[in-house]
Amino acid sequence: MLVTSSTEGILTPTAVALGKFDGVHIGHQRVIQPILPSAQDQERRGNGENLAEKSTLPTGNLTPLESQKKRIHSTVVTFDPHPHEFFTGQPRTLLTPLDEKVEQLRSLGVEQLVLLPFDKELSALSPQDFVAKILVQQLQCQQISVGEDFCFGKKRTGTAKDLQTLAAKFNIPVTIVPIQTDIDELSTKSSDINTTLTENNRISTSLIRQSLEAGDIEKANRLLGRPYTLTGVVIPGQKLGRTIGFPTANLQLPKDKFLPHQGVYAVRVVIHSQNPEVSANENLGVMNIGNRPTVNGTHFAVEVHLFDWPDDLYSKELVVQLVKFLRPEQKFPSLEALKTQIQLDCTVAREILASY
Ligand SMILES: Cc1cc2nc3c(=O)[nH]c(=O)nc-3n(C[C@H](O)[C@H](O)[C@H](O)COP(=O)(O)O)c2cc1C
Ligand SMILES: Nc1ncnc2c1ncn2[C@@H]1O[C@H](COP(=O)(O)OP(=O)(O)O)[C@@H](O)[C@H]1O
Repeated sequence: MLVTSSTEGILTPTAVALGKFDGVHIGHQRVIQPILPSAQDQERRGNGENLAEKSTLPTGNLTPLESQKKRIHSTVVTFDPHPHEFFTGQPRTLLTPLDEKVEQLRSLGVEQLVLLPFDKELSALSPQDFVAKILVQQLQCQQISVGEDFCFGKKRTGTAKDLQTLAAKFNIPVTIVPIQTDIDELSTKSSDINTTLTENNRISTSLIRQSLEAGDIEKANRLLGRPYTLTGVVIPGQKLGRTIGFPTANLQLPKDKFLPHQGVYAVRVVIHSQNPEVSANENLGVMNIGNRPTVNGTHFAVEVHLFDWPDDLYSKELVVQLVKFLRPEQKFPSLEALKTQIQLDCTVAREILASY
């Protein structure tokens, strides 16, 4: 997937999904879906167009270069830094830091990610100029998809409907995807129609952050449409874990990664092999996020103990999928007491993981 922060050198023409997409959750996935090559083809077939003339796939009569030129490239357009960070000056943690976002978008079938540098100039563009200069001139946009609550242009004055009106002047169709709600949440609450579209059940990045902060991993995972993951390289720790029979792989995470509630989790772990011939394998384990007060830990650590893993893990990349929050971190009176508790954590985690 092409990732660029410049509108020069991008593949055009484009079908664009616009938004911040932190988390790439199931609501985001619905917004992205209409611009994917498969959906574009379906749309054209529905309109009775001859796909050989304007296909997203290379066609027989054209040279590869010509067909590359003709294709409409599925493109996610987002802002970097996050507009919130630009306006407040406060660095913001993310559900999906850049590498993870790229991986998620790639797996959905998106061809390129354009990171518009969110600066004074961009934030001062009127909705009209944003459409004319960025979408039409630079991206040669042929189709747009946004969520119902999308706002754009100076002081966020442009709405999704405004985008539809402005883009229509250039014959660009805009799909406005309705706000998705968490069905499971709704089914457990009142059926009163007025309660259906509250902040509590609207699928959003903030709702996922709140769920992770509260230790409600099942809900966060449901809203994401996949498990929340922590991806990092294994770095050395204090080398105490092995002395109590629970060696732990200490993870170095991107510094802008959003962390869930401190404490102990049941996890699934994918270990990436450096050898491309060997496929990644999945392991089960327990994870602790915290300051390790029992051993007078001096810094915050994210560490994973894998069941049945005998080898060294230093320098390997682990993708840790959160399955369930087990308990908060505690200060134990001795290493022996901590060891007994970790044994219990492992038993509980094994049972939980076997049933998921
Ligand atoms: C499942 C699990 C639960 C843990 N729970 C706690 C805890 O409640 N309190 C605490 O101080 N440390 C806890 N720890 C962290 C241990 O103190 C830590 O793994 C140990 O000191 C080894 O650290 P090292 O890898 O830096 O050598 C936990 C670790 C694991 C793997
Ligand atoms: N089952 C296991 N789970 C996690 N790490 C393991 C396991 N078995 C061996 N290791 C290795 O041992 C190291 C952890 O041992 P530990 O004594 O906790 O040292 P450190 O403080 O450096 O993390 C890991 O980084 C990894 O290389």
